[in-house]
Order: sequence, then structure tokens, then C-alpha cells
Amino acid sequence: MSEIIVDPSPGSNASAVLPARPEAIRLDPATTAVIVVDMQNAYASKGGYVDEAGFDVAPAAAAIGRIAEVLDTARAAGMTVVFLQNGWDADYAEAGTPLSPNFHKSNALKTMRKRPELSGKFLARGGWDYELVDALTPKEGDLRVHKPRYSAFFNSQLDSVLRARGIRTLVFTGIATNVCVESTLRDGFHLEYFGVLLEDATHHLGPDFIREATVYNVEKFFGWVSTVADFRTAVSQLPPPENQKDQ
Ligand SMILES: C/C(=C/NC(N)=O)C(=O)O
Repeated sequence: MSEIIVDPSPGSNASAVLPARPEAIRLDPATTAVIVVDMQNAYASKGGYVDEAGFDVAPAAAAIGRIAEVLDTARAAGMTVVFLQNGWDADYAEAGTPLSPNFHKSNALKTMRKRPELSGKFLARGGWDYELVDALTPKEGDLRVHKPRYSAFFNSQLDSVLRARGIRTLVFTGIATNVCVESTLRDGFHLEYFGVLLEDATHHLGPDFIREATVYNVEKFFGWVSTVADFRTAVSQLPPPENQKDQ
């Protein structure tokens, strides 16, 4: 039996076949975006929100290195890179009132209410916590999209930014595997995007079984699962895009 290769953009003349579970998937750089989910100090640095709320941020360091590798490979192939940044305005109007479930479920808001000395510190635009980690600074041509909830498809510019570029496939990296990464990949599925999770370029919040649950969900129901090494091997074989030739 021949290998099944899922092809989100049939007819493209330059594409890479990414080994993935449950099937290989074809990546056309013109219609593929790498999505970097919330690689902000809040989620990946000591002293940020997640650390202060009692989660382990140490494993984020390994994810940062692997994401940097993915981005170098993607940019060299001419893929779109989108950095998502989670948070709200400095007055927290976007965070919601007690009529919003976010007010009650956000661990950032809860931690600040419990420890008033931290008030105004977490996930506020303009603050250190909201900023991307230094090691993952966007380069020329990369896009940044602000998001106020776990799924980047709600109350954000993401869908129109992707549609305007003809993007069909989203390759996911970032934090947290089981919260914003999974929420965004799931909503992308319902909007007809093909979602690929690079499982070792993400970090989860909570016990390890929750990471396994996300990987299972993606592989079985919502998309495809692959690795940084397979992404690098497959995508680095592509010719450089026209605008990068002879440079
Ligand atoms: C818990 C949490 C997750 N965010 C994310 N980027 O996955 C939060 O924002 O409070």
C-alpha cells in the first residue's frame, strides 16, 4: 500500500513532505505559517506570571532553543512566521469583568488578586511580562498578533492576517501545549486550517499526562503531530524562495 500524504495545497510546485502522525503532510512554504504561541516572559521566564503562579518554567528553555531552530528553517524556506502575544491592556478592560469566565479562570488574574503586590504586573501590554523572550525576537517580515484569550482566533486579527496571505497550514510551536496551543489548533480546524503540532517545540502546563492528552487529541481528531528534527530535515531540502535567491 502506498504511503498516504495529506496535501492542503494541491498543485503547488514547491513543497516538502513532513513525516507526521497519523499521516505525512505536504508543506508548501507559500501557504504555510509557523505559529509561535505566547513565547512571552509570562510563560517562559523566571519571575513571570506562570512561575509566580506556581508552575515549572524550567522546561521552557529547551522549547525556546527548538523554536529558534524551527524559525530559522521556516524563514529560509520563505514561510510566514506569526508570533502570538497573550494579554490585555494595562487597565485590564480586555481581561473581562466578573461576568466573564476569563475573570474567574485566568490564573494570572487570580494570582494578582491573591497577591496585591503583583497587581498590574502580569500580561499587561507595555510590561516586561507581556514581552516576547529575548531569544525569540521577531525578524523583518515576521508578524505579531495580540490575543486576549486562550484561542488566538477569538477577538484577534489572526484569521484575516492568515487569509490575506493565502495560508492553509499552521505549524504550531510555543506554550502551553494543552492550553493556548491546543485551543488555537482546535479553532483553526473548525476554520478549515490544517494544524501541525511540533510536539517537542511546545511546553505544557500541568502534569505530563496532559501533554500526552493533547498529542492524542491532535493526532486522532484535530491535526497532525511531528517533530523539530523532521521539520528541519524536510523543509531545509526546499529551494530558497525567489526573493532570497542570489543573496
Ligand atoms: C494558563 C494559561 C495559558 N496560556 C497559554 N499561553 O497557553 C494562561 O494564559 O493563563
